Amino acid sequence: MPPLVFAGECRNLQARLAKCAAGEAFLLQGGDCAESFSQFSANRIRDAFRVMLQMAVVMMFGGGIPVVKVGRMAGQFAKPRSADLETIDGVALPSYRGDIINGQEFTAEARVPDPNRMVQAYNQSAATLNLLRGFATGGYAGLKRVMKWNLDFMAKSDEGKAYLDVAKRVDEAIQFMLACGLDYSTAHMSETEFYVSHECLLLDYESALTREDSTTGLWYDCSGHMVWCGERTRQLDGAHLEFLRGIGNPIGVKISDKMDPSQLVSMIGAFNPENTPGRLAIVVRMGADKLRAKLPSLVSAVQSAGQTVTWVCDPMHANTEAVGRYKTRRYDNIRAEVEAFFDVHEAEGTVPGGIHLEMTGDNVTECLGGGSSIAETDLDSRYHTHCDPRLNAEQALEMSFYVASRLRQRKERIAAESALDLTADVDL
Ligand SMILES: O=C[C@H](O)[C@H](O)COP(=O)(O)O
Ligand SMILES: C=C(OP(=O)(O)O)C(=O)O
Ligand SMILES: [Mn+2]
Repeated sequence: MPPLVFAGECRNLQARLAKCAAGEAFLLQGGDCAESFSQFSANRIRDAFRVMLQMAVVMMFGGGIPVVKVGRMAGQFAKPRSADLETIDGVALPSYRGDIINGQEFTAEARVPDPNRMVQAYNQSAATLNLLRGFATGGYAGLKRVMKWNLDFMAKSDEGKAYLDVAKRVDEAIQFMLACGLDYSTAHMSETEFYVSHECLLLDYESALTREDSTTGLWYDCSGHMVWCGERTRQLDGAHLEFLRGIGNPIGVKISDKMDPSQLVSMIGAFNPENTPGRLAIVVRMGADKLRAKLPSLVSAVQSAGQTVTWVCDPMHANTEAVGRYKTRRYDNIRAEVEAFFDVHEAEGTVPGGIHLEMTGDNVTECLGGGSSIAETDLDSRYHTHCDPRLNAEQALEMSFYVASRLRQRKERIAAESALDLTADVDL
């Protein structure tokens, strides 16, 4: 099968991620926990894309820096599980491992791994990426349409209204720039860059799509622009690290509070021996309290070792809890982890480079709280995820307003510090 992405695109993303590492851009990575065959539709892809555009506008306008958009899309099918078996009413079956491996239905037949699923996942990824490319470059994502991206069901919500306020201001700024002679036909105004990523878990699939790039002679995993190593498969002597260190794509590694500073430094050295900026994102997922306790020593060890990484916050995976038969997450805990992430980087003088969210453009009821106050009794109504609970469009947009406020604070603090430096010069 042909590759899904081209190596040059992976290098462009790596350059963008290097900007995120330096604090000159910010990564927004988001999408389903698990893409599925049954929920595959053009409208769902459009709505996920659209809410990411909205979030990016909020963060760019509020935070004043470019936002690099990377979907957990077009390949996010394989799931690592905590337990090999799932037991319901005394019946134990092999766990669901994502649509690329077996089926979610609780039957013995569905849970048998089927390699043909890899072909279906490839085809769905190709179709998804094709549509995303169309949206990104065909006019849909042009900034003139900023007012039109609000999702219908959001029109009456607080977040939807807050978005429209921002969008109006962006629109006014564009009208002003057009009056000044800005050329709307440039790619900056009429197109956007959108990349795709997924967890590099199923090595049979990933290696089948790994090809030698004829222009550089390097190997690229052409199943997506960026791939990451999960918390459960990041052993220094493991197959996943061995595979990932051989490919040229930008990569991520998830780390929980189990990671210690010297192990992190060795791992970064193994993944990125040349210390190339943008090559490696460290995706931190430990929960607000543990993050406040553990991240400072991790960040300072990496600093002392002179290693450049893009620090990314995944506020989802350490905040999962069970409510009845549902896995859920509380918006307040998610937000608290993002807050802790920004606070620690501020205290350490390091760069918060991005955020990694499980989210959807749909109006689901999977995570609790947020402005729309999803309650435990609401979980039953629209709980559609195949694996972990996602922020719905409104909760995701709400999070982007919080991130924007922190990016703005950071920018203002840096500007104030350099103004002080200037004053010091004048005094001299
Ligand atoms: O998304 C990721 C993992 O598959 C998930 O968090 C693990 O969930 P589990 O503990 O239900 O296996
Ligand atoms: C499994 C995931 O994350 P982690 O490896 O951090 O648990 C995930 O991102 O869906
Ligand atoms: Mn997940």
